[in-house]
Amino acid sequence: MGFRGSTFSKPLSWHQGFLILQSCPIDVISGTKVWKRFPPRYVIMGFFLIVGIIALIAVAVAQNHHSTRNSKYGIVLDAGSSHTSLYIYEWPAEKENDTGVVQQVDVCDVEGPGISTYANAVKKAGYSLKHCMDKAKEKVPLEKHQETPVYLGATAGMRLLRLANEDAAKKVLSEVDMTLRSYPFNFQGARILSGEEEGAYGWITLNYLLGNFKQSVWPQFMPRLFFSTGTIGALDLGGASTQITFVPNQESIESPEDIVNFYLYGKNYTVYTHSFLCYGKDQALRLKLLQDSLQDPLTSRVQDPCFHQGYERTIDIADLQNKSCRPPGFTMSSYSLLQIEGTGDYEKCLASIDKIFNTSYCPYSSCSFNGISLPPVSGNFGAFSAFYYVMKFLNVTQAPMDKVIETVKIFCSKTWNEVKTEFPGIKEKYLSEYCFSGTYIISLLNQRYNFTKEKWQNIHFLGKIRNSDAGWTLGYMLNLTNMIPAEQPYTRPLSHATYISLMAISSILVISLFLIGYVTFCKPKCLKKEII
Ligand SMILES: Nc1ccn([C@@H]2O[C@H](COP(=O)(O)OP(=O)(O)OP(=O)(O)O)[C@@H](O)[C@H]2O)c(=O)n1
Ligand SMILES: [Ca+2]
Repeated sequence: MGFRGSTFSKPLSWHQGFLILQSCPIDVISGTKVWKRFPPRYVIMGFFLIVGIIALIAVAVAQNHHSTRNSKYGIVLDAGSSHTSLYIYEWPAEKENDTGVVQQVDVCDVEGPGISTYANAVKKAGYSLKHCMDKAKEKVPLEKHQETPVYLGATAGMRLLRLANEDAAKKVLSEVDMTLRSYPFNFQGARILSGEEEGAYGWITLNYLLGNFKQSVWPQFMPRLFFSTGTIGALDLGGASTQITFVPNQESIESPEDIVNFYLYGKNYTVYTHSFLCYGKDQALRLKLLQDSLQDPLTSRVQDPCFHQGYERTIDIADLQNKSCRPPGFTMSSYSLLQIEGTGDYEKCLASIDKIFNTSYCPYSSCSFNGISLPPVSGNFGAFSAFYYVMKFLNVTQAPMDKVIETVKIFCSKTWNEVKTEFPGIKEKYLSEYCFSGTYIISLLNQRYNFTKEKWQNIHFLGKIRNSDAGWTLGYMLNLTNMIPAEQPYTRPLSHATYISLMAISSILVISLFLIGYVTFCKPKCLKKEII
């Protein structure tokens, strides 16, 4: 390949060579073919741009290449009244103080009922957890087993057992403890959470996953209206208890026992939380049935508007008369079996549910029920567990309150045969109770918590947030592993990858602009013969 248009008779300095390369048109001859003439300055700029783009891609690939990240794992077992679930969480070790980095990577639902039902067969309580723990051994890399913490938190089912028979509760927990200790993980204990803890940790989980704790650096430069640094309230409906947790927009919470203070990521949160034991949906149904059976203590047959027309159920009264959950004015009945006949009537069901709440007194400026203070609900709420299961089944998770009421009304009015035909795949235990559960949720949220039609629109019924289940377990683990720092950890405004890429792009731009400027403003003539 040779150059034509200028011939060299003596060696050129690099400066002359550069001037020639960039401005004098050159015929590039390759073999006999003369390529199109064009100013080489475009060749130079094109060259730099291509190099720059390749550099960018290389940086992006290098930056985002997932080396075998140094991951950490955590395991939490949620021992609820109706079931136990095992959650496995994972996070990148180098980022553990950032918010939102912990992800749920697996969940295992334990076969059978909650551990509190094993009061008379405590060995089974521990044994029931083996299958999910064996699965966890496979899921967590072998070399991480030793360092992976395992926590078991028991909720309302065990609270009720402890109230009824403290010794049995201790035995169940010690069996569970022994089983979990036998695994190669870093076992951190099995304990019964208080209702307030259950509510507070559920609130932490929601706001952690939504990134609401991150005081982003940008708001300091941007007007607040672009960035809400508020938090979302948490509504949890279990089988034996229900929790409501939120930051009220009024300063004073009137009941000190319902206040939890958090100092997270450099910000103080004064949170209201209350847990209503016996008002999870299973126990609330029991309260209602007991209440109904008191109408006529001698008769053992009741017509129940919360069950579908044609539905019948026989209940052992001894089972209902669980010492811990009893309606106001309870008296023992003279018969042992209660026969229920469904009549399927929403309005009457709502009225019968009303009776399990005592709204006759309130020693505060505003109460939910049973004399419990409740500040006016405000802002957004995440409603999960049975709130979500029931509303999802009824297909009203996004519906306005009127539509929810209308849907429950229609569903309750269906006969039991129609319902079984329409939903063949749903467990009859769950299916038979959705009319009650839907009515109960409306009663609890609208009439007890005073979520008006407008405020109802701020309730988000959700099962997961970014693939992690909504619930107390993540918040519990974050707290016990100190992954929520009190102070806001320093975070660069830009991620490392963004920073490197921006640097690369700006350097390429600067070089290109320099070249274009140089070529444009100090345009050398074509070198005359005499220079060469
Ligand atoms: N897909 C599901 C799962 C559960 N449930 C019902 O929802 C209620 C609450 O379930 P859960 O949140 O698991 O309650 P627990 O955690 O077991 O109860 P608690 O928190 O009170 O200990 C129970 O009546 C359960 O039968 C349901 O209707 N549909
Ligand atoms: Ca629960």
